[in-house]
Amino acid sequence: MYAELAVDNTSLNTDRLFTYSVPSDMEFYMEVGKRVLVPFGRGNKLLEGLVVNLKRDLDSGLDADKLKPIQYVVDREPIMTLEMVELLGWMRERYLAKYTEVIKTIVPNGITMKAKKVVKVEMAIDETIVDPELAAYLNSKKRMALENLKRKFGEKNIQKDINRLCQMGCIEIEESVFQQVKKQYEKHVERRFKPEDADCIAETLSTRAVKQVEIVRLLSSRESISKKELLQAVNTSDSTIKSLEKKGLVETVEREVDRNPVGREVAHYSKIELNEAQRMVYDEIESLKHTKHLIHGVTGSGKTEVYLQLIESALERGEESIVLVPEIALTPQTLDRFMGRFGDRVAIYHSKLSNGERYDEWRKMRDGRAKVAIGTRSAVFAPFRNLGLIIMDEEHEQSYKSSMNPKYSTLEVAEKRCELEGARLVLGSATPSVETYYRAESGEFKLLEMNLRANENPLPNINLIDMREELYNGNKSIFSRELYMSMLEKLERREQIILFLNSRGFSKFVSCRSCGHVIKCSRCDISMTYHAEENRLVCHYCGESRKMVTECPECGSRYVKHMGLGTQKVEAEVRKHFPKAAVERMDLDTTGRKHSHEEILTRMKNREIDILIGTQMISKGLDFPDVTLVGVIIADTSLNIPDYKAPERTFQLMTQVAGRAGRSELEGRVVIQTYEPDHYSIQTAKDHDYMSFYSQEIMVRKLFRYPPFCELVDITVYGREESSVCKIASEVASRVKDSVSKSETLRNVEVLGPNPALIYRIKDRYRMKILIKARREDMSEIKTTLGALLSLNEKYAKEQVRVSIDINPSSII
Ligand SMILES: Nc1ncnc2c1ncn2[C@@H]1O[C@H](COP(=O)(O)OP(=O)(O)OP(=O)(O)O)[C@@H](O)[C@H]1O
Ligand SMILES: [Zn+2]
Ligand SMILES: [Zn+2]
Repeated sequence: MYAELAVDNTSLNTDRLFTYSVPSDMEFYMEVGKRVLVPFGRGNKLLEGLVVNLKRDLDSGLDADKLKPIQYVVDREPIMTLEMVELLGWMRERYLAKYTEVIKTIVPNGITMKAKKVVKVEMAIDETIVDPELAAYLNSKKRMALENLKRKFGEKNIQKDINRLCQMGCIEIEESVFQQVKKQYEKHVERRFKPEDADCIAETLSTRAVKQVEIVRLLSSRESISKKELLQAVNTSDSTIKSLEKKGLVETVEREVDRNPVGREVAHYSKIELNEAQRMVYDEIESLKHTKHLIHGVTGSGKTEVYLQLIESALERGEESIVLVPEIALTPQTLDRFMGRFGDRVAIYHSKLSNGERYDEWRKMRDGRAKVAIGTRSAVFAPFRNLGLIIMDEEHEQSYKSSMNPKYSTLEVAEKRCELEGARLVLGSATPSVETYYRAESGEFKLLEMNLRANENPLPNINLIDMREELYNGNKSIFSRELYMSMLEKLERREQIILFLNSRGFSKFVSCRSCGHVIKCSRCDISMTYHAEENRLVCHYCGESRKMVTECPECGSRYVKHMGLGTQKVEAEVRKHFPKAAVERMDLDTTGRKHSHEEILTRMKNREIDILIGTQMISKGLDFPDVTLVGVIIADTSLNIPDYKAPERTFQLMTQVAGRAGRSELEGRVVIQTYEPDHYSIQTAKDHDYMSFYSQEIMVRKLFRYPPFCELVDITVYGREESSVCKIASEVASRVKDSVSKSETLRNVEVLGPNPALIYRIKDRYRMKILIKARREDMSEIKTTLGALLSLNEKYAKEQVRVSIDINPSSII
C-alpha cells in the first residue's frame, strides 16, 4: 500500500503530494485523514504529513524501492473526514493556496504537533564519565526532552557530554511528538458507597465528624463532584476528604475538563411559538433537503428563532449544525440565545479563543459531545461527521471573507461542504449581498421572505438630515437640530440612545462642505483619494491623478475639505452638550481587554448607560428594548470609499443600525445625517426598501462589469523596495496580459493595472495592484497562469518582493 501525503514543510516552495510506502503491519489502521510521521529529505528529518490518498498501485514513474516508509501513525481517529479531505483539495485549487495553508485553516493550531528531540537513557550512566549531576539526573529520569536538559544544565555544558554518551551507546536521541496544547485536569471526588447506605454510614461516623457526614449526604444524590466545588459547598478542608478516602467511602480522581470559553453561567432561553411568517420559512426549509435557502427578513423579524428551531429538529434527527456569525455580531447576546437553548451541546469557535480553548472545543465537536457549533468564519470547518445544517447569519458581512491564505469565501466553502455532506444551507440577512440576491433571483437559492417584525411593531421611522442645510443655517455643530432635540426628548423620557459613527473612509475623500460635491474620477465614477504627501487626488482604479483642488469645481466655494472625525471627538461633543447623561464609547480603543465588550453591553442592558457611541461594532445583533433613538453622525463616509461595494455597504450599514431602534413596544426613531441625501443608497435605506436599492445597484454592476457579472482576481505585488515592486508589478501584468491575448477563449477577460494600492505603503512595504475581470468559466484557464506566477515567488523573493492573489476580494482598495 502507498500513501500520498501533504507534508508540513514550510521551507518548501513547491506544493505537491509526496508518496510513501505503508509498512504492511500498519495497513489495517492506515486511513485517509490521519496524520503520520515520515523521514523527509536528505537529512531524513522527521516531519508530519496528512494522508490525502491511499493507493494499491504505484503511479508510473515512481520506483517502489526508492520510497521511504511511513514511521508512525499519529492519530487513532482521522482528524479529517473523507469529505473534509476533498474540501481541502477543492480549496487549494479555488484559492490558489498550499496544502499546508489549507490544512492549518481547517484544523486549528494546537492540534498540529511539533516533533521534538527526546533523550532516552539506554543503560545506567557512570557518574565518573560525565558531570555527576547530569549523570544522576539522566539516571533518575530515563526519558526527557533535550530542550529541558539544555535549559536545566545550559547548552554549552551538556553538549560534549551528550555526544560522548551517545557514542558510548548510553543514551539515544530520538524525535518524538508532543501535543502542543496540554489537556487540563481537575480533581474530582467520586462516591464509593451505595447511595441507599448513606444514612447508615452517616450514623456510624463519629458525631464530631460533621463535615464528613455532610459530604456523605451530598454524595448520596450524585456520583461525583469536583473537589473545588465540594470544598466550597461543605466549607471544609482537604483533610476531611482524606479521612473519608481512608475509610474507602470516596476516591479522588483526576478528570479531564473542558475549559469554559464563555466564563459565565447562561440562563435558559425558552422556545417561542413561531408566528406565521416564521412558520412558513421553517416548513419550507424543513421540507427540502439538499437545498440552499436565503432568508431575507427585516431587522427584528425573528430570524434567530427560526435558526434555533431548525437546529432543534436537526438534533432530533441526530444531525449536527453549524451557525456562522460575523466577527462583530458574536456578541454575548447572540451566544446566550444559542447556549441558553442548547446548553453544553454548543461548541464555540472564534479567533479570540486561546489555543487551549480552541483545542477543547474542537475535540468536543469531533468526539460528538457538542452537536452545535457557533462561531465566526472558521467554524465552517467544525469537525462534525453527520452535518445536517449550516446557517450563515448576516450573510452579506465582509468578515466572512478571509484575508489570509487561503483567502476563502465562507459562503463558497459552506456551499461546497453542504454539497459534499448532503446538508442544508440557510443564509439569513436583512440586507443580502447583491451577489447572493442575484443568485436567489436566478433560482440558485430558494428565496424566503419575512417582511414584518416578529412583535408586529413597525420598523422605525427614519429622518434624513441634509447637513449642508444645517451649515447654511449657521449650525456648525456635529448635531443637527433635529438630532439634538430628539436626544433631549429621549433623555428626558429616560430612554436609551445609540449614536453611530461610520468610521470607514474618513480623511480619504474630498468633498465640498457647501454643495456636497465629491471629487470623482472622470473615467470610473469612483471618488478620488487624497494623497497628502504629494497633495494630489488619485483614482485607484485606473490610475488617473490630478492636483488637489482649492475650490469646488461645482460651485466655486473654497470650503473643500477632506473629512476627519472620530468617536473620541463625538464623545467629547456629547459630554459637552449633555453633561448629565451617562455616556459610553464602544470602539476598538475601548474594547481591547478580553471581556470589556461584554461589560459595556451588560451595563447597557442594565440601563446604566444613556448614550452609547460606537462604530460598526454596535451596528448589529444588539437587541435592547429601551433603545428608541439611533443617530447616525455622518452616513456618507463609507459611500466615498473608492470601491464598487461602497453603495452596498452604506445601504447595509444604515439598515442594520436603524434596526437597533424601536425593537419593543416603545416607538423607535432614527436620524441619519448626511451630505448626500439624494444618493440611492441613503434614499432607499430611509424607506427600508431593499428591492429598490437592489434593482438600482444591479444595474450599476452590470454596466461597469462587477460581480455578480464577473469574477474578480486581485493581484497584489508588494515589497520594501519601491522600484523592484513597480518593476515586478509591470512584469506580472504583462505576463497576464500576454497569456490572455494569446488565448482563443479568454477574449472576455480584462486585465487592469498595475496601479498603486489605496494604501500604497503599509509597514514600509509598497503595494501595486493588478485586477482581472473574468467570466467564471474562464477561471480555470486563468489559474494556470496565476499558478505559474505564484511559483515565481521564489525568484521574486531575491528582490524581497511577493505576489499575492485574492479571488473575489471583499474589497479592492
Ligand atoms: N414568534 C415570535 N413571537 C414574539 N416575539 C418573537 C418571536 N420571534 C422572535 N421574537 C422576538 O423578536 C425579537 C427580534 O428577534 P430576532 O433578534 O431573532 O430578530 P432577527 O431577525 O434576528 O433580527 P436582527 O436581524 O435585527 O438581528 C427578539 O426579541 C425575539 O425574542
Ligand atoms: Zn461645491
Ligand atoms: Zn479612474
